[in-house]
Amino acid sequence: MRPRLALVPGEPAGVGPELMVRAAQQDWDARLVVFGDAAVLHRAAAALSLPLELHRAGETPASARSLEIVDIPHPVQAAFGAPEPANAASVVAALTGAAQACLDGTLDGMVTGPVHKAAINDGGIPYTGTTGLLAAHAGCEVVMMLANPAMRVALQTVHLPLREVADRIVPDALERTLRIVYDALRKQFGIADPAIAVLGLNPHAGEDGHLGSEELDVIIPTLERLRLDGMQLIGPLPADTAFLPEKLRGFDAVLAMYHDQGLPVLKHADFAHAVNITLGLPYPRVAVDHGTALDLAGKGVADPSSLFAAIRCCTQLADGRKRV
Ligand SMILES: NC(=O)C1=CN([C@@H]2O[C@H](COP(=O)(O)OP(=O)(O)OC[C@H]3O[C@@H](n4cnc5c(N)ncnc54)[C@H](O)[C@@H]3O)[C@@H](O)[C@H]2O)C=CC1
Ligand SMILES: NCC(=O)COP(=O)(O)O
Repeated sequence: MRPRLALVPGEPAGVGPELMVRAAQQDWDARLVVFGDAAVLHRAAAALSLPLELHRAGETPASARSLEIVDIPHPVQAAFGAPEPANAASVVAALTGAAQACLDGTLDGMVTGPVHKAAINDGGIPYTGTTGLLAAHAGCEVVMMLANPAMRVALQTVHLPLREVADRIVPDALERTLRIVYDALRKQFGIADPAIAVLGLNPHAGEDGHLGSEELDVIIPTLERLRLDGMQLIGPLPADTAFLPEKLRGFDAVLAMYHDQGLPVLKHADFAHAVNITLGLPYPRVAVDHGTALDLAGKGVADPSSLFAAIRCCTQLADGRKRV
């Protein structure tokens, strides 16, 4: 049986809704159930001059291409490119509704479009990203990992002011992250003995303590301890050369210490086909790698490749989980 996946458009004023409409134009190896506002999807379809048929969960579809929808209306119809903080609660409700369906077992995984963090915060809801929202909702610890055909990059810290990053590089947190990444690579990605490269925090991985102490105080002792458990950990590596193609070929994943240490490299290598995977949740969640692209919304030019890659990746992860 095909896995059943939630499809959550995210910010209604961004490119999320039109990318969902593009997904509705083709067949997938999964049954897709949209958690979002039907009116917003119809408006996006009209802007792109594409057909869109929606039917409520449990109703008979009008055609084979009809998408199932759990309608979660937004209180305000936002103009393309102009997020409305008044829609913050409904944007979050769509995400948690889909997440609950995954926890209940009604659905097998979720694929999410981009969310505008500032609009959610301006709407009065503390939010640093969907990864954290889903972790709190499920009551577990998670790791963000982006992947494309060139590499996998997991993050030790994510949406944090740079000023606060060094204080968060502590042994317990690093150990928990590495264990989550290691387990996911083995169980979800089928890599028997994954090799994980761990980047230093400081230039030249701290230059033996002359350019920062986190490598000597935290990273090296943590890696030494985890190696005793059989984990194949390489590093701490200087970040400026860790991504050289000949080195990268030896790693199943790279752990970057902060968001902009790892993600620019991955997005430069292949922005279109990258996806954002949440490791550690009890169900698969895969998101697009890009943001709301407010400059493109409603113009019909946004590239759906990342969403399509996310649907394919989530389908595979959900399939694998069903087989276990
Ligand atoms: N998965 C998610 O929920 C993500 C959300 N964001 C949020 O999105 C908002 C905007 O973030 P930005 O830094 O401006 O990043 P962005 O990814 O929205 O835009 C960066 C550049 O990439 C282009 N771009 C993005 N997606 C594209 C697509 N599908 N096809 C063609 N071009 C595309 C945009 O036009 C822009 O020039 C922020 O609120 C940010 O937090 C950012 C990244 C991921
Ligand atoms: N840089 C990744 C990003 O902004 C998306 O994060 P999340 O909303 O999936 O946690």
